[in-house]
Amino acid sequence: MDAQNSMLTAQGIALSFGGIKVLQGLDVEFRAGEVTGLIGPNGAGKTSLFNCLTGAYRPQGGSISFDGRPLDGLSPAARASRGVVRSFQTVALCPELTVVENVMMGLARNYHSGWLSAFLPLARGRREDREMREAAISALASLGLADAADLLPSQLPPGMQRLVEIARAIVGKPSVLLLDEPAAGLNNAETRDLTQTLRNIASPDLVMVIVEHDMDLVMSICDRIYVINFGEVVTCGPPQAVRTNEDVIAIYLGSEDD
Ligand SMILES: Nc1ncnc2c1ncn2[C@@H]1O[C@H](COP(=O)(O)OP(=O)(O)OP(=O)(O)O)[C@@H](O)[C@H]1O
Repeated sequence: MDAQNSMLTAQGIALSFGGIKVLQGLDVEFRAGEVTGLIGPNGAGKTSLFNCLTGAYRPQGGSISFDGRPLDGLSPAARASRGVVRSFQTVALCPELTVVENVMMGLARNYHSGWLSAFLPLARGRREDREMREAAISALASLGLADAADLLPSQLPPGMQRLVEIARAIVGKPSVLLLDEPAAGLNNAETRDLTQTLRNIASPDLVMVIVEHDMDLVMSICDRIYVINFGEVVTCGPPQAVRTNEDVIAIYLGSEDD
């Protein structure tokens, strides 16, 4: 597939709960080879948009497509099969499983019998277990975490737990990676490491979208940034243009600087 054509688009997305309009005819375009930021005040609708993109929420209006093929109506699992994966705002690792086993769960869509069979004493399960483990270790190694493979998540500091989640998201080589506040709860040093890690993950074949409140991270890593407020796009552009946009300063960055 031509990477230049890889694009996740959402057009006219309208989402409401009861009478509350959360997304109001929102248009976005996320391109492969770019890191796109999605910023805006609390409650602007950023996570809701991610939920629409992954199929967790069904918007009442609009259409979402990847590479020109509509995703509307597909379940979250079917969208994951098309390579659309996400991470969550709060660390969501399985506490009973080791780090490598958590990462293996990210491979469910790549194997016929799923990650669970890898833990069953069947011949195919054993073969898949070996392959999945190798892939998971390789993903962990790419993030400098190979030594943590057999630990439990609780034995790692928050920054490394975040990286384990990212390893789980990238192990299946996604086409679209949606990261929801990856720096939440991290200290400055951990955020710096994360920023570098995300730079390393970016590739010409990958659509990467980051929802994040840490402006240093967003400004330093993103090629383009969408600013949304009250479920509408306020502006979209390169970091410098967004940083100096008067509307953005008024609604968001201005309040950050206060
Ligand atoms: N399942 C739901 N039921 C009812 N209201 C919801 C639901 N999901 C989101 N909302 C509402 O939609 C609005 C947008 O929420 P959302 O989490 O998308 O904002 P956000 O921009 O991600 O905010 P934050 O930066 O604080 O995470 C909020 O008013 C929220 O209460």
